[in-house]
Amino acid sequence: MKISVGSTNPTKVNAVQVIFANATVFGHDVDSHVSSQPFSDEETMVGAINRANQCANSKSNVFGIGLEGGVMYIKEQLYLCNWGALVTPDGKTYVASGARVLLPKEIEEELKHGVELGDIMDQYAQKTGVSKKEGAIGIFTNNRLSRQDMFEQVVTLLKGQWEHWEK
Ligand SMILES: O=P(O)(O)OP(=O)(O)OP(=O)(O)OC[C@H]1O[C@@H](n2cnc3c(O)ncnc32)[C@H](O)[C@@H]1O
Ligand SMILES: [Mg+2]
Repeated sequence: MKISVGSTNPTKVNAVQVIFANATVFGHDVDSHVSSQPFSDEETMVGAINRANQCANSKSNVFGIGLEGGVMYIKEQLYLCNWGALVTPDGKTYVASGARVLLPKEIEEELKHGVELGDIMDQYAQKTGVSKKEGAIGIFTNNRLSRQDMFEQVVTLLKGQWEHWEK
C-alpha cells in the first residue's frame, strides 16, 4: 500500500506512518485551495479533501491523505479544529475530524488580524516551530496530547471507516 500525504509537516506525515505502519508513506506539499488559516469547520474540511484528492491523483494506485488545521466558532468562542480526508485510488473519500480545544481571546484577536496560528503559537509559547512539534493542542493541554497524537486519532478514524466500508 502506498500513501501520499499532502504535507511535509512531520506531525502529519509521522501520524500517517504510525497508523499505517506497513505502508510506504511519503509527504509532499500540495495546495489546500483554502486560506492558509482556515476559519470554519467547512473550510478546514474542504482543505483536507483538496489535499487528499491531489495526492490520490498524483500517481496511479496511491491513496491520498490530507490533514488540515484550522479554527472555528461555537457561539462566540473560537476553537482549534482539525480535519482529515482519505481518498482511495478509485476515488472514494472518507473524512473525519479531530479533537478541539478552546483558544484564548488574545489568540483570537491576533488571528483576526491575519496572523497564522503557527506564528502566534511560537510567540505565545516562546518557542520555535510549535506547529511542527507539540502544536497548539499540546501547549493548551499541558502536553497531554500532541499535534501528532491528535492527527494519529484522525488517521485512525479514516482508516477505520475505510476498513468498515471496503474490507
Ligand atoms: O505545511 P502544512 O501541511 O500546511 O502544515 P501547517 O503547519 O501549515 O498546518 P495547516 O496548514 O494544517 O494549519 C493551518 C494553520 O494553522 C496553524 N495550526 C494549526 N494547528 C496548529 C497547532 O496545533 N499548532 C500550531 N499551529 C497550528 C498552522 O501553523 C497554520 O498556520
Ligand atoms: Mg499550512
